Amino acid sequence: MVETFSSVPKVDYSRLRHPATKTAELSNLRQAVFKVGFLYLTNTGLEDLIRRAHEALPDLFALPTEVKEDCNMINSPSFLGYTRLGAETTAAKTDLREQFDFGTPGMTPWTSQDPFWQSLEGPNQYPKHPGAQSLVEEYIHNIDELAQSFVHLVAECLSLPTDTFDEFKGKMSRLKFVRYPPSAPKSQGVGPHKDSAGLFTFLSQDDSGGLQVLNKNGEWIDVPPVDGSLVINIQQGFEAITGGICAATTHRVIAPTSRTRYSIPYFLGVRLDLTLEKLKESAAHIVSCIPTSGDEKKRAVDVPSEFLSPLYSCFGEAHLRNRILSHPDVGQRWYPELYSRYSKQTLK
Ligand SMILES: O=C(O)CCC(=O)C(=O)O
Ligand SMILES: [Fe+2]
Repeated sequence: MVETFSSVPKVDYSRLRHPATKTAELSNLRQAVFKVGFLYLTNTGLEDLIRRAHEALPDLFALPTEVKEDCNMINSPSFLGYTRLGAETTAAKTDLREQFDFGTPGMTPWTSQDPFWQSLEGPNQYPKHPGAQSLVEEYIHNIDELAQSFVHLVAECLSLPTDTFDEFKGKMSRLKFVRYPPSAPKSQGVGPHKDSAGLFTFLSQDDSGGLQVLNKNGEWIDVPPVDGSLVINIQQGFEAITGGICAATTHRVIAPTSRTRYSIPYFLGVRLDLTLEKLKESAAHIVSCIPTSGDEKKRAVDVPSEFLSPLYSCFGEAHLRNRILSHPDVGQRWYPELYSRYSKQTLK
């Protein structure tokens, strides 16, 4: 039987920051990134902000339909804005959730001199609701600081120089406010997927449950709510950069049956202009520097990932493909030719 996991480990951020406990906690972090690809980060100092954000979500989603539709993602070639229930697809099935997507503020708009995939980075559409924009900006600012510090700690736990991954960071990260309404038993909240937009995801879930991760024996493991924690997982960008040694783990959400689930994922962006060729070079270097067993290095050779597919010129194109297929209405409106090409391709 393959070595696998049956629960998601906890890593204490305050212990990672304290000289007396740092070494022991880095070793915990290392196990989590090697063996699971998922962890709870506790004691982040963001508990109050996370609580305030969750308190704001019911009112935002209760806005009149026309107010939400005013900022529909269909207006945005950057896939930013509101997605109504039933408009999103994962693993070829409809997801039972509605959501607002936001990006790091201050992106310069796309011009015809830019590569086509650069239009993924663009301006936000905020719902007309007092406080929505300032909450999003405050949340992104603070969680991004934590995310940058976390990436440094991950480098340290892999015995790499602290700034190893800095050159891979993207300009725009993404924040989502998500609502899963009560649905029939065993409905798909979001179908099985690996996160594709970047390096790591920092998810704050409420206390409803429903999130599950797939272990290496093909069993779905619950990720039950842990008050005040963030659930962090490896995305396909980081998997590719580490040559697959730190693998992205498949996960899903089973829709709630008798209450509403709210969640707030933050997807730390990866630079879009990274080509497969350049990536192979840098990944080979990183892999050679990570002191780990031969087995882990062997596993690294052959990881199926849209970021590693020769079908796409760079991370930006791989990410654009993912957005187009997840939001087919937006994809068809802004990228009709790419939509018809990508929807015919299967990833090997
Ligand atoms: O809502 C959640 O708890 C998880 C969402 C998720 O996996 C995603 O949007 O990528
Ligand atoms: Fe996800």
